[in-house]
Amino acid sequence: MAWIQLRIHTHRDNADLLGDLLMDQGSLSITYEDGQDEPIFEPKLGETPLWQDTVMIALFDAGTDLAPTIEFLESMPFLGKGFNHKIEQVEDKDWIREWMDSFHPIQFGSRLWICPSWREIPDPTAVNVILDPGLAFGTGTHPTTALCLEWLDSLDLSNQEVIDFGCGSGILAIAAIKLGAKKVTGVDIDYQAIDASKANAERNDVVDKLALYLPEDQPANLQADVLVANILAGPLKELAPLIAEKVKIGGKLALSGLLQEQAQEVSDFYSQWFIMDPVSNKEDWSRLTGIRK
Ligand SMILES: C[S@@+](CC[C@H](N)C(=O)[O-])C[C@H]1O[C@@H](n2cnc3c(N)ncnc32)[C@H](O)[C@@H]1O
Repeated sequence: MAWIQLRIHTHRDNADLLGDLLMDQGSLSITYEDGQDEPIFEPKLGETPLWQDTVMIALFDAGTDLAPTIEFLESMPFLGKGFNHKIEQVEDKDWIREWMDSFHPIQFGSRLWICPSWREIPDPTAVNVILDPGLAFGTGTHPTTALCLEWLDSLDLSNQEVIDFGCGSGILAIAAIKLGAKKVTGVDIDYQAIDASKANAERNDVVDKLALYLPEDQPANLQADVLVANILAGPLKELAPLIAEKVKIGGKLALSGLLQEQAQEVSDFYSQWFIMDPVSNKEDWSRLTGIRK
C-alpha cells in the first residue's frame, strides 16, 4: 500500500486551523517541518513552538483525489489561490524489515558478540548473546551500550552477582551471565523492557540466572558485586544513594548514558560513595566506573 502527502507552507499562526481543516478533509496524520532551516530555541514550559515558515505534511490514502481539497483550501483567505503546496507519492516501506537488515552481529571487547536473533553467529566459540530488542532500548549499536558491554567484557565475572539498573532489552544483563556471572538482577521502569529481557533470556537459555523487577518490586536489601546502569545523567544523580546501597564494599560500578559534558559532575557526585576512575568516552558519550568505598 502507498500513500500521498500534501505539503503546505504556512505561517505558524495558521498551523492549528490548517491542521483542523486537513483532518476534516480526510488526512490520516499531520507532521510539521521547518520551512527555512530556522532554529527553535528551548521552549518555555507548556509551549509548543513552530517555525515562522512551517511546512505541514498531511498524509492521505493513495488514490485520494486531492483536487477538491486544494480547491477548498484555496478558498481560505490565509492561503488563497495558488497557495504554496506540493503533492507527493510516498512509498510504503517495511520499516521493521529495513531495520532488521541493517542490524548485524557486533563484537565488543575480546570475547563478546551481540548477534541479532535473525542472523548467523559469526564465531560460535565466542561469548554470543542472541538478541531481539523488540520495543526496548539496547542493541549494542548505541555508544552508551557499547561502553558498558566493553567494560563487562573486561571484567572477570565468574561467581559474581550483578545488577543491571535500567535493563532495557536485557542486553547487559544477559552479556554478564554469558561472561560468567552467577546471578543477575535486571530492573526497569518499563514493562516492555521487562518483557523483552525475559524473551531474550529465554533465547539465550539463561532464565534461571536472571531475576527481573520493576523498581517497586525489587528486593529491599539487594546487593551485588557489580552494578551497571545505562540510564541518563538526571536519573543517575537522583538514584545515586540507592545505587550506592546496592553495591557491596569493594564492588564495581559502571554508569553510562551520560553526555561528555555531564560526566565530570556526575563523577564528582558519585565520589561520595565510590573511588571513581578517569572518564571513558565514545563519540559524544561517556562512561564512569568506580569501586565502592
Ligand atoms: C538507555 S536504556 C539502556 C538499556 C540497556 N541497559 C542498554 O545498555 O542498552 C535505559 C533504560 O533504563 C530504564 N530506566 C529509565 N529510568 C529508570 C529508573 N529510574 N529506574 C529503572 N529503570 C529506568 C528505561 O526504561 C530504559 O529501558
